[in-house]
Amino acid sequence: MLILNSGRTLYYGKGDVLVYRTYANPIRVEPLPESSYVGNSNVIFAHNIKFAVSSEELLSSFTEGDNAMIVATDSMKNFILRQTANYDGSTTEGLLAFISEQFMERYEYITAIDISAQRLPFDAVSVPGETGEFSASPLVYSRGRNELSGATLRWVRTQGGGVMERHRCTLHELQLIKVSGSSFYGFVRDEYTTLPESFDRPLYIFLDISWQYTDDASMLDGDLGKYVAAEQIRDIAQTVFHEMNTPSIQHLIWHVGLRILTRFPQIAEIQFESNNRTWEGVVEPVDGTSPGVFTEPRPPYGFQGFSLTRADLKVATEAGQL
Ligand SMILES: O=c1[nH]c(=O)c2[nH]c(=O)[nH]c2[nH]1
Repeated sequence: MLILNSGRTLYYGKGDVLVYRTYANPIRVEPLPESSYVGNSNVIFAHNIKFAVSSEELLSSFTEGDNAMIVATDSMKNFILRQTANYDGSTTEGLLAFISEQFMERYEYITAIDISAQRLPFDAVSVPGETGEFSASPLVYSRGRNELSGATLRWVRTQGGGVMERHRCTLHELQLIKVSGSSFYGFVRDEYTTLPESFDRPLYIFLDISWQYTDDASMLDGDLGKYVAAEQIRDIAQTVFHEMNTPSIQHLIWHVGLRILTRFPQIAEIQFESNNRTWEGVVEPVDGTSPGVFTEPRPPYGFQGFSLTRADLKVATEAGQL
């Protein structure tokens, strides 16, 4: 939300700006112990962008109906589409920064911009070559329907021009089920408790993860080799969930956060929001791998929010938790 110096909320902009850029610069990242992901060809570099601007100069458009300073949101959409063609980088955050910088340069009275995007995933389909071996088609892509990565940036004008005031990189709605190897017991038991203790539950979680870098350059310039791909964050979360016998979602996200901070010194802080969607047992399995039948849990659902910084990694390391 963009706010003027007077404390008044004032912004306008365009949402659902769908930009399908082809042949952006490829991105490469180093593989991790938890992830075989090494990058993206960026043959399809597609985003759904939301863009909002603010300025004291826009006040009269609200209070007096004076449109003299109004850049039509239709023109904003055109600006975003055209400028995306000029972007020569390889990251979502870099694209958003580029658009914001260009817009502030073009419209000098704009003092703040909020811009966010979700990347629209397209995965190369696997096709047989002449020898019959399968490999990724460089031409045909399938629209991905899983978790979404994205970013949100806030830009403000200073005397030297537009600067990025804050950023948030995001992985949205990672949905993971662990069929065995999770428990939940030892919680408060009082006159309100009906939930039985569980020593092995089919834990289904939805995870939103966001993170901030210690320096902007690692995020904006994929060529520096320090970009953190949302796919790597996803793979770390999946691996930690696989490895750990978790006593709660609270403790699981603590460990996912510590692992991310361990792998990426360029990350300053991480935030989690998790949902508990644990399947409801209909036919309970006799033991770990015997058949069971489950159904969707009834509403309401539980959730957890938690953030970690590099100071937490230091404390956990000194405490021998890693
Ligand atoms: O991992 C969990 N944390 C909770 O706080 C909680 N509460 C609940 O009913 N089930 C769970 N599971």
